Amino acid sequence: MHYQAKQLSCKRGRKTLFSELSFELQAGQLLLIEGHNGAGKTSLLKLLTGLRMPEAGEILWQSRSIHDAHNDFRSKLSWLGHQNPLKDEQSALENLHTLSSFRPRNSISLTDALQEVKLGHAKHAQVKTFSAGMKRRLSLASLLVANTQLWILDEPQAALDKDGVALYESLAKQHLENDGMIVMTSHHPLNLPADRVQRLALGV
Ligand SMILES: Nc1ncnc2c1ncn2[C@@H]1O[C@H](COP(=O)(O)OP(=O)(O)OP(=O)(O)O)[C@@H](O)[C@H]1O
Repeated sequence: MHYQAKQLSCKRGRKTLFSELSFELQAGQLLLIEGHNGAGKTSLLKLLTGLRMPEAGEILWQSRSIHDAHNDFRSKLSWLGHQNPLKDEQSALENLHTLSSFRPRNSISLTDALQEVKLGHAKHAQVKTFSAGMKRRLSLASLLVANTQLWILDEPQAALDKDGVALYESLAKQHLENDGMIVMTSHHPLNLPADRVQRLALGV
């Protein structure tokens, strides 16, 4: 597996956020994007998911442009933005069922995925009764049920308590050990084996 960005440029309004940005990621590796508020981390992730087009440069999945290989690329991708992709009026289980219907499934059951993120006790509760950290845990459960190689995650640790952060790190470690790839942003320390992590600093 191979995921690559070549010479990317991104503008928002009249401001150039970054230019000539390149990286290459192999199976089992994580790209950690760091930078101050407003540096362009979320904007970069949106380019990398294909949600926005770069001003210049290209993004390749298995040596093909993600825009040419759109269907193949989308089926390999789990994208988690700043906002949790959840419906307040639905239960945890119903939300997970909806989220899992968009992507190839892993063999883990929805109930077991909720247990993994320590939400087994709340599986029938409506999401509107959840704390911010519980919503983030539920979003993380959607990564477990999807059989996707590439996770692109905008601040996955946001709102998580200490145990939640450790839980996220263990999910990420497992995914990398299974030859998955992760691109993520963070304002927090990340406790993962250094040989699996590439760092990319924006706005320096
Ligand atoms: N729709 C928009 N139109 C114009 N400028 C925008 C728009 N969205 C974001 N920007 C600007 O682009 C810049 C980068 O925003 P972005 O959300 O990518 O930063 P970030 O590094 O993810 O920040 P944070 O750490 O606060 O999440 C900011 O200066 C922001 O004001």
